Amino acid sequence: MPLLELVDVTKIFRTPHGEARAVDGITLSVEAGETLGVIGESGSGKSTLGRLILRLAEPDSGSVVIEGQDVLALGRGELRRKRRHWQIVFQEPFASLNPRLTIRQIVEEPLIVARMGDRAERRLRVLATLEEVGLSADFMDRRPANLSGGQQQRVGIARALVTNPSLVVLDEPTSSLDLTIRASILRTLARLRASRGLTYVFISHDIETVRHFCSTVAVMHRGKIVETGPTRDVLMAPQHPYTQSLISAALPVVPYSAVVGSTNSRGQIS
Ligand SMILES: Nc1ncnc2c1ncn2[C@@H]1O[C@H](COP(=O)(O)OP(=O)(O)OP(=O)(O)O)[C@@H](O)[C@H]1O
Repeated sequence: MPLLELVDVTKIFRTPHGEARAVDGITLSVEAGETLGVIGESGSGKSTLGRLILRLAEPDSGSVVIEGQDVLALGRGELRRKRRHWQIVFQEPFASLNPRLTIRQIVEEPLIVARMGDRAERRLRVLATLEEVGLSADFMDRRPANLSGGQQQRVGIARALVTNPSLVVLDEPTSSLDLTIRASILRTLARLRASRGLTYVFISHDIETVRHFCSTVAVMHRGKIVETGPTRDVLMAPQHPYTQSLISAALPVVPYSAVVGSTNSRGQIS
């Protein structure tokens, strides 16, 4: 049984200027341990798809099943409890972190919502998760504005992982960061995937990142998946003209392997 299964999912935004079929009849499945890359140009519906998977947006039709659970059948309370298993990391770390809270409060919040552990247990868990993403205990009492972009995104990752989820949607988690920071965050995400056996849906417009990070890929164009399969096959021998044009438009800047393939320390930042 796949960990995630979408069948014929559609989301239409109705605006004064007309209808946008942001996600248009998407069917896909993701196996446990797989990293599915979702690529496509801006406006192709990637973020909407990510939100629909986690029911952060309601589809107009279709079904979403995660770990055998029909997500759209869940009531409010059930959904809140289930959320701990399915998390998201957003593109803009600073915008997604409450500036008034300390890092400790931000990372602890999902534990409180999921009613996990007492105060002491939650504190230990926050500490351990921060350490896992490469942040020392010194960060606990700081606020987002005092952190670099990369550190802020590590907090975003810790917040997503603290409840020990099985599925994580990564919505362009490194797009707002510069190249070396990007590589270091990707290394952390890859390490966590291996150590925790995570399943990722990785939304990106960067083909080179997807090539190295994702086992399978789905190419989105105008709300539809036009091509999907093992990353290597799709990117080496794209069948759909849209995929072909995406690949030829992607100019190699710095080879990903030149940045990522080097050192691999524990990534501790203090
Ligand atoms: N809340 C909304 N209201 C109206 N239209 C929306 C809304 N959210 C998204 N859309 C429209 O849906 C389409 C898909 O948007 P979406 O953000 O999912 O694409 P994307 O591929 O993630 O783009 P980007 O890479 O720029 O984030 C676009 O036409 C967008 O304008």
